[in-house]
Amino acid sequence: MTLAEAINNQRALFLGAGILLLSIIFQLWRSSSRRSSPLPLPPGSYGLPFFGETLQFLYTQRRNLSWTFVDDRVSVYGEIFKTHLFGVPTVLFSNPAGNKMIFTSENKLCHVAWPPSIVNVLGKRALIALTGDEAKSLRKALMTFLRPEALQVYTGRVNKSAQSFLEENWRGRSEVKVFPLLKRFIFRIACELLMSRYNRQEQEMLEKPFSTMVHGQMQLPIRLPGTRYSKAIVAANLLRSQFQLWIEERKRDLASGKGLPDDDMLSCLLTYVSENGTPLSDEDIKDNILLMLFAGHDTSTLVTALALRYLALNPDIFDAVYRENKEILEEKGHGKPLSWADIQKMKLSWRVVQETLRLQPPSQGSFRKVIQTFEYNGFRIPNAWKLYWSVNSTHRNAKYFEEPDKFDPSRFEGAGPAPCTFVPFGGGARMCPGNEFARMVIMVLLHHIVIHFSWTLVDPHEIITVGCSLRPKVLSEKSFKPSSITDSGSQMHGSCIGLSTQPTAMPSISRSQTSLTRHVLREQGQPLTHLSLLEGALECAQEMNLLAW
Ligand code: HEM
Repeated sequence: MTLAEAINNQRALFLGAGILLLSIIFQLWRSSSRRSSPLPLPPGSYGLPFFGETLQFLYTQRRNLSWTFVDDRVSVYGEIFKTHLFGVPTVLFSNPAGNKMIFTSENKLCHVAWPPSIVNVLGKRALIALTGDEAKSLRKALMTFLRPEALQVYTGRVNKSAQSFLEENWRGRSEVKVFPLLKRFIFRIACELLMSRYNRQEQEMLEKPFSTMVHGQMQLPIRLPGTRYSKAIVAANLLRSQFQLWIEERKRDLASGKGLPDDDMLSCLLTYVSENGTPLSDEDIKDNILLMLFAGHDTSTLVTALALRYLALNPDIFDAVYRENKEILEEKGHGKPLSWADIQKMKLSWRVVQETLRLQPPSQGSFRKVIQTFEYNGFRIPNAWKLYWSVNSTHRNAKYFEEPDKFDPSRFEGAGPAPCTFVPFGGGARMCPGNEFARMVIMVLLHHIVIHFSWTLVDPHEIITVGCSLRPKVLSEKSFKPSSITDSGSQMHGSCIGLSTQPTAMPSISRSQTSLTRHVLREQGQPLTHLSLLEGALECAQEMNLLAW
């Protein structure tokens, strides 16, 4: 071999080795980059530009068919899917594991995220506006009033008010409109238990601004004179000014030993001191009284009204509930007020309410904001996206509830539904803190109504629509009549929740229940084709813009 050939061979060798080395490096880089490449996003569609899938979301919510939005997509993409709602990419979880993940991830992977329009009206110190330690600490303060041991004391007061309310507004009437009446009663109870305002004039004085506030916070957040949103802000400030006067009055009373710390929520909050020795500010107290009034009002009213409706549609269950309540009454002796312990004995009555909450949950679900990118079930969930857990997607799923459209309180016997399938109050750190309060008020009312009256529906075709917040949208109200007389001897004409006379809504009660009604019913099911698509879309578009997330 000549020298030149040897050099050439060496060059070829170096070249070959270099190529080999480069290809090894390239392979290593490829496999490492494959390993570190991000996981896929969940499947799903972002829908239309700008609107996303918000119109479809609101459209099904308004028609009280929110689970169909979820079911349609689950059948295509699976139980976790992405969508685009209120201007933000959103991952929707529709199974118990997804619910559990959201409930247990507060402040770790995500935190609660309410529409700014609602937060602005209720105030920056309201619990729903706070996250992390601030939320934890405030929740602790609110629980001094809402915890079951404290509520026991208030049962007697609710009992007394319920009796006088029914006496004044129901007895002897041939027909009553239940939903507005219950609304008034629950507002009255809130004024009494939150701030000890027993005076009817004072309660009525608060009602108007309260209603302006509730309606306006669901509107376009434009602060121009005359807009509903502006009126809501003004109304909320008016209420705050009134609360401020009562706060000062109460501070004086407490200082002079006139009041007790657990007299009502106002006193509980005024005497609360956190672990590090800080009391709540007046702003904390005012914003959270507003929040309590708002969060507990339509929700409890709706559930009570609908439970009465289901009882009218299911006479056998009504009879059993009546017997249960009568036994409790006989056991304790007539004339004695209902106590917290009696409420614990109302097992079937509570199952009726639970089944009502399953079929018609006042809250349809809620949003969270992702605070750090994370992986879930092989998918990447990016930072700043929203998460949504939907109450109805498990409540109406045959996998977890056999014959899901059937009203059947016996599902709640024994161990009841599987964990994270029945979630009307949410779960985890942001679970509704008012659930026991709501239970107490609803059960006391139900007891007195069942014991003294029986009823049938005037219009069994009533339609319930739901806004996209806690507050159900009731389009109009009709009443329902009694068909029989109970042992009280008085014939009660009850009425139910507001009914929609608009042909744009779907019936809310499933066909399977019609056979159980006491009346011969017309065929239910005004078809969805009655709905003008344009009208529906405009309504929803309006609502979407108004909420302005
Ligand atoms: C049947 C009646 C009620 C139902 C179905 C209900 C349901 C709910 C739901 C689903 C949430 C949201 C949970 C989440 O974001 O994950 C919530 C939050 C809340 N509820 Fe209720 N609620 C009811 C009654 C009440 C009552 C009577 C009060 C107060 C007296 C109340 C006070 C609150 C508050 C303060 C929050 C915010 C909690 C937070 O952000 O940490 N609720 N409720």
